[in-house]
Amino acid sequence: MTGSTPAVLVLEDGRVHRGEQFGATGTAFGEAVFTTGMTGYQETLTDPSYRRQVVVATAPQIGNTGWVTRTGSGAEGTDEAVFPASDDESTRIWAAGLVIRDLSPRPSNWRADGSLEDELARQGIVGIAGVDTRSLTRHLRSAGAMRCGIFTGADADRPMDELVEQVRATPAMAGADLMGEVTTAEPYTVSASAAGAGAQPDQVPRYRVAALDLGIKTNTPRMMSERGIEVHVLPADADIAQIEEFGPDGVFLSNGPGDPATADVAVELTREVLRRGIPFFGICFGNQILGRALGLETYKLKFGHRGINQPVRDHRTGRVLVTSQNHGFAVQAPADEVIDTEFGRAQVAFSSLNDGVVEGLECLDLPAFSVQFHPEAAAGPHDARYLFDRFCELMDAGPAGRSDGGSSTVGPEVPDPSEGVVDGTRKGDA
Ligand SMILES: NC(=O)CC[C@H](N)C(=O)O
Repeated sequence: MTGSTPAVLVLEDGRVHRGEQFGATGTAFGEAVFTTGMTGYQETLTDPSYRRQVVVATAPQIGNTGWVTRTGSGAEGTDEAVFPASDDESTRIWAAGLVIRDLSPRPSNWRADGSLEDELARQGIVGIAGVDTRSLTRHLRSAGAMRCGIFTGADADRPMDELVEQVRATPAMAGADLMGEVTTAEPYTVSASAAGAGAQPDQVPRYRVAALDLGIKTNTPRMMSERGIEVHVLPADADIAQIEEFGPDGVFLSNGPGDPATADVAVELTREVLRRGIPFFGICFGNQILGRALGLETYKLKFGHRGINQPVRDHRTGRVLVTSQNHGFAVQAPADEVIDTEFGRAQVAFSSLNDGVVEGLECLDLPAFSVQFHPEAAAGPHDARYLFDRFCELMDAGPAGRSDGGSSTVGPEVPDPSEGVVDGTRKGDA
C-alpha cells in the first residue's frame, strides 16, 4: 500500500471519514453499504448486484486472501484440478468503491496470483483505508444506507460543502434501473456437467433452463451445471418467445442491482412464465420480481442485509440456514398466512432471523419459488445449496397442468394456459 495519498469518505448527510487512498486514485460515488463477511471480498466486489454501491467492510483487515484470477483446466491428477476457476463472480469489479480499516500488507493464499490493491488499481476502482469502519457501520445502521463519495489526493482537501454537494447531486438507489448496465450483451450457454448429480453421460443434460441475466453471478450457472442442467443465459430484455424457443424445463431469474420497483419488464415476463406453469426459480432480485409478479410490493430496507453470515429460517423444514446475502430492498408480505394471488395461493417460505424480513416465497398452486438470499453461496456457507435440488425436483414434476402427470404435488390448474405451453419434454428426448 502506498499510504502516502490522503483520501476522504463523504456521506450525503455531511459525515466525513478521513483515511488513505489505495487501489485507484480519483473519485467514486455510490450508495454506502456495509457487508459483514469476514472473507469473500473478491466475490463481493465482482458481484454485479453491487453496481453503484460503495462497499464498507466491517471485518477490520481486508486483502489477506489476495486476488485469485488464474483458472485451471480442472484436469485430474494435476495441480490445476484444485483451482478450476477464478473467484470472480463476473468479468469485472462492479462495486463503485471500497472502504476498509486496514489493508493486509501482503496476501497469504496459495491460490492467489495477485493482490487486492493491484486489482483495484488495474480496474480503476478507488479504495480508502484507515477508516473507523465500526463507527461508520453504526452510523449507517442508525441513519440508513445513503449516498457517498470517496475523494483522493488534492480533491480530499477541497471545501467540504462542495464535496457534500457533489455527493448529493448523484442519483439515489431508490428508483435506480441498473440491470441493463450489467446484463450480458449476447445469450450464451453453460453446458451441463457430465458429472452432474451422478448423471450418466447419455442423460446429460437432464434439464434445460432459461436463465434471465439481471446481473447473474458465475457460480449460479455452475451450481446448475453440476446438477446436470444446461443453462441458457439470456439478456435482461429477452421476451417469452425467446424463452419458449428452446422449450426449457425451467426458467430462472437471477440476482441484480437496482430497485426492483423499476423492473416492470422482468415482472411481466415472469407473469408469462407463471401463466404457462413452467417451473420457476428466482434468486434475490429474482425473488423480488416473483413477489411483484404475484401482486406484492417491494420496499427499501433501512440498511439492508449483506454478508455471508445471515441467518434464515426455512418455513417448510424449520431448519435454520446461515446464508450469503446482498440486498437493500425486500418484498412486503405477511409472514404466516396464505396469500391469495392471481396465480393461486402463495406464501412466505423463508424469513430472516435477524429482523423477520421476507427471505423467500413459494407458490402453492404453481411450480414456482424464490429466495432473497444466495444459495449459490459465493462467497458463503453452503447451507442453502439444496435449493438448486428443489428446483430440479420441480422440473422433474414438469410444468403445472402437464397431462402426463409427474410426481408434482402442485395443483394441476394453470390459471391461464396460453398457446405454446411447453409439454415437459426436452428436444433431446425424442
Ligand atoms: N443481490 C441482489 O439481487 C439485490 C437485489 C436488489 N438490487 C436489492 O438490493 O435488494
